[in-house]
Amino acid sequence: MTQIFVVNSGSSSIKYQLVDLETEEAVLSGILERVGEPGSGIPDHEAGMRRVLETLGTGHEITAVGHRVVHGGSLFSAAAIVTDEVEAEIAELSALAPLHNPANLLGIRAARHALPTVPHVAVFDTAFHQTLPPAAYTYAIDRELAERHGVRRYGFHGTSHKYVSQETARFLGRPLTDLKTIVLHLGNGASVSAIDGGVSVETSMGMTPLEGLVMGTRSGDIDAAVLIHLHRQAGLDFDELDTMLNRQSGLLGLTGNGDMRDVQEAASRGDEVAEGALAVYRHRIRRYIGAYIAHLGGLDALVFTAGVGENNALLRRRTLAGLEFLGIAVDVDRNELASRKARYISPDGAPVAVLVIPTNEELEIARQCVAAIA
Ligand SMILES: Nc1ncnc2c1ncn2[C@@H]1O[C@H](COP(=O)(O)OP(=O)(O)O)[C@@H](O)[C@H]1O
Ligand SMILES: CC(=O)OP(=O)(O)O
Ligand SMILES: [Mg+2]
Repeated sequence: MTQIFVVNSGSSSIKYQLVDLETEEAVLSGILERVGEPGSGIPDHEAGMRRVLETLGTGHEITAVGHRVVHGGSLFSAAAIVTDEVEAEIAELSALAPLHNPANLLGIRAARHALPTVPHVAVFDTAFHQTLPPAAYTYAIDRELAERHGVRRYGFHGTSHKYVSQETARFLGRPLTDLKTIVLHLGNGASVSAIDGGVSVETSMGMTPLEGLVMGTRSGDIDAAVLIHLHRQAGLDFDELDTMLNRQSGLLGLTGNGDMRDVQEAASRGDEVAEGALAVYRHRIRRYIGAYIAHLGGLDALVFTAGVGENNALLRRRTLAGLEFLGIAVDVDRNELASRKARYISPDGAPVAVLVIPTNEELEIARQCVAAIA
């Protein structure tokens, strides 16, 4: 029996799942929220991890622990067994992902301390995108300065993009190596990737998970000179700009609410501010679809996944409206069908298979974890 304990330590939460790889089902799962907040009873990640392991109990045989790590820089193109050296490298990459890596690292340290006899594996969001060609990952700034400071595009949500592109091939019954696919991972964080024959060739997030699509609280693409302007004209310092772009922008900045369900509901009631925000959200996605079809030189499958992508049928339909000339069409009834399973939303015989495929980052982490320790 192979059971992998999967841990996703966020800045304020710890999500966990015990995945049985024979059935590919979660034996148990849970989430600890408000870690580190006063009054929550969970002062830090060490304490949080102790709580998680108490919940897990001693009745389970754990083969290994898989940890989600957001930033692996250029060092990691695959999952890695955690050693003190790997921990040090993750710590070094914290400068590139200050919101994510420190929390990931705290989770790893606490779990290694509590479960010292099993292997721990770091599974990186960036790994799947290490195949991006230089033309896609290079920012057009001073080359030496960029190299010295690790400034390039890395891409994120790779675990999800990889899993969903594999599931796409399985669902279509076609070899992954034959498929040109665009995956729209629309969650709280959101990114899109172009996958050619199973290989990530372009993705919308950059050096950090800020670039690209409009997200719950992140702006996505913005003219970098806006920051300079706001620094000079509005007196915002860099910490304030960081907070604004990462935590107070996106749907939250545009409407006062960062949760897609609420924004969609308001728009459906006729709220023009909410509808305007959704128009920006859809417009940005369409820009990437067009660009990525050009990069791929064609398209076999367009796939929606994650919280918004899996659940918001109206947004899917309106985002793709008018793209029939590209072979992209939505069947209204199929699109409306609420289901937890992979499914077509395009009509039979359409040139592009438009699909909804639920992501499962925990299962993919468990699989990569097993591959790493094999
Ligand atoms: N039924 C739904 N309809 C519309 N949006 C939904 C629905 N369920 C979840 N969402 C949206 O999905 C987003 C969260 O996606 P999720 O993939 O869970 O994000 P994360 O993993 O980044 O926390 C939120 O904006 C939420 O409103
Ligand atoms: C990398 C990233 O944006 O992750 P999340 O969507 O979990 O915030
Ligand atoms: Mg997510």
